[in-house]
Amino acid sequence: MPLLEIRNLRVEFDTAKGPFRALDGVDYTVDAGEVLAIVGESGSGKSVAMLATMGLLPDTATITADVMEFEGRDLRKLSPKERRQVIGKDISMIFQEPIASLNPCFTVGFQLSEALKVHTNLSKTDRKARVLELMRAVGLPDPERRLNAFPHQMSGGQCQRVMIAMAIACSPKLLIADEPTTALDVTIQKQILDLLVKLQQDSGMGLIMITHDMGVVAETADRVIVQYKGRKMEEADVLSLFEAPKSNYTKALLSALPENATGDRLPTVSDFAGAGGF
Ligand SMILES: Nc1ncnc2c1ncn2[C@@H]1O[C@H](COP(=O)(O)OP(=O)(O)OP(=O)(O)O)[C@@H](O)[C@H]1O
Repeated sequence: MPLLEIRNLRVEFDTAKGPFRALDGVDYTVDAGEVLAIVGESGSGKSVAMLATMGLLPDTATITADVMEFEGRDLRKLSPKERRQVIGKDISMIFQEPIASLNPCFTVGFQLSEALKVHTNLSKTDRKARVLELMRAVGLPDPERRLNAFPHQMSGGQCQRVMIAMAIACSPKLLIADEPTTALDVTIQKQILDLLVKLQQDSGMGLIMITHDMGVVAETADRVIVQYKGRKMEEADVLSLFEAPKSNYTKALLSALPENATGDRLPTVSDFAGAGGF
């Protein structure tokens, strides 16, 4: 049984201009211990798919699916109490903007401790010990001192490490990382990706990496879903995808990588599209 199984997911938003179909019948599965990358340009529906899975879309979204299961349990039939157990504990998510995701008014130590308070019965002393353990696990130097730091006193990369610590605080079975390195300096991006992959390998959790960057896919993924305008263009293991891409859209994404440039101008994805798109 896959850890997460979603079949024929459709999401439609009610907008002022009428209904807008953001996702059109896409399947997602991920196993424990597996890294699935969902890749595609902005607007392809990557975030919407995972927010629908987490139950985090606004009321204007109509979500339908044939299957929507986590460990064989229908995510749509969970009671509010069961939902709190699964979402935020068994499945957790990190987002693109680490600084915006943290509360500026509280120290990082307090925020990490609160995350533990919601989902565990640990005493205050044990929570502090676990917070320090988590800060070490995500490579934050001098954790004792940093407990009392506010988010604005830390760099973007350090804030993302705090967010990762918060996301793994309750040992999730599945971590969804939505463009976790996009807002960071290039030099820090690789460190954060390496950290996520190390944590995933050490814990055996499933990891879904949402990205628009084929470089991130190559660094992290076992299996890849390529999305375009709310539809799945291709699904393949990472080696097959890079060595023998099947869809024209995947070929376009790969050709737009700087290392694959052949002419004096870097091609763009639209250079490969037909008159009606892909
Ligand atoms: N609340 C909403 N109401 C209406 N349309 C929405 C809403 N949220 C997302 N959309 C639309 O759904 C489409 C898919 O958005 P989504 O955020 O999933 O794209 P993405 O592939 O994750 O890209 P990005 O990397 O830019 O977030 C976009 O066209 C977006 O404008």
